[in-house]
Amino acid sequence: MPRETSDPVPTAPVIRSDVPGSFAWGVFHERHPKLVQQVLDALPYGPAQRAAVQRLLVESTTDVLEPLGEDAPDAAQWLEWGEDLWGKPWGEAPFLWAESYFYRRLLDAVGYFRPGAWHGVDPFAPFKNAELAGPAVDDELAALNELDGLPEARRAQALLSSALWGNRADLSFRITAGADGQTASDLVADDSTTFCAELERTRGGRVCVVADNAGRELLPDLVLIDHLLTCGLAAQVVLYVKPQPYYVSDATTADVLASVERLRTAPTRAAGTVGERLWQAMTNGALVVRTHPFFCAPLPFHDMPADLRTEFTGAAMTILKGDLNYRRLVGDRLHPPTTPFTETTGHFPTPVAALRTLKSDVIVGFDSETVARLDSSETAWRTNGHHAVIQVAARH
Ligand SMILES: O=P(O)(O)OC[C@@]1(O)O[C@H](CO)[C@@H](O)[C@@H]1O
Repeated sequence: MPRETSDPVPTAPVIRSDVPGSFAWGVFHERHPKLVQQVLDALPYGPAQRAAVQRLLVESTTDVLEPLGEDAPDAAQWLEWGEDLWGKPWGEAPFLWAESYFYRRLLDAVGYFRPGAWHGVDPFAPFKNAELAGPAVDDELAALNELDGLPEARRAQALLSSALWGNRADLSFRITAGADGQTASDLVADDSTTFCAELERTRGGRVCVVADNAGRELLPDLVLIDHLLTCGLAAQVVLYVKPQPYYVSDATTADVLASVERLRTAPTRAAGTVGERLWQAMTNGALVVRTHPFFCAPLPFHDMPADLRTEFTGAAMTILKGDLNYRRLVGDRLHPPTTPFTETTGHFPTPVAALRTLKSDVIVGFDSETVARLDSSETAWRTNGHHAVIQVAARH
């Protein structure tokens, strides 16, 4: 893939999943088998689908990469994406590439793209629906009443924080998250002041939000979007979602509609008002929901196609939610943690803000004292979801 910009060629090693005991290895050998079983327990897939899913599990942990069948609508695109990888063991592909392909093959195995009864049925819908309908969401929506009357800046901080920590509510992450139940919330890099200053400086511009997970992450994202529109920080918000189910929880248009409806029909006034405003914003174009095939591509955002780059260009800021988007933004590499965030994001066509709980090995933008403190904690701080960052690369 030709390099789009003249930024320095990254030298940090690309993360792969062939190191036994590594986080990436554990995702394939521990997380995916549990995830697959939950998917098969949650929907009455038939024998052929179940057999295909089990074959995928075996192939992805012991065998080589096989391309999609020619009948797949995106077969040619994946052939191109994998031109140097087909026939190699899954572990020798970049972790980002391999896991993205795992989710594409899971959709293939359950018939998501094939004409027939299961066409378009989201295999993760039972998990998403249960989370959205759950009592935790009732409590979170009710809490919105407490924000009424807060000064704009204080309200913005509260909504930014809820959007940030909403990223912990990630169903694939929770499959192997520790049973310790502790919900430590350690913000280890905090550019929130810069975030708010940048939005103020560009007040009235277009803000892009690259969504991550549905449910308890998308709801606070939508409330934050309503805030940006209502107080005029953004004249328009473009919310990018996935074109198909992905990484268990990732939000699709259907999930946006379900979340807006969950807000609109909430029994509490503040949530209902936000839901109604979001509905109106979608109908009058202040809030635009979009997608693009590249949001399910196995590549870093550095390699985004020109048409998507053009879409982003001119936005005042792009807010990228979650761990996977972070990995794609900075590059899924073992960067030295003190690598400046701005050094890894210069390729992006707009100023960026990353709101991410740490759930994988990629880290940039930390000071050495923070790294030393976290390392001395002798915990899996890079992947346990207890720590988060708000990192901003401002002017372009
Ligand atoms: O993007 P999200 O939802 O915040 O996290 C995605 C994730 O759960 O999947 C990958 C491993 O399976 C990791 O990047 C991360 O843990």
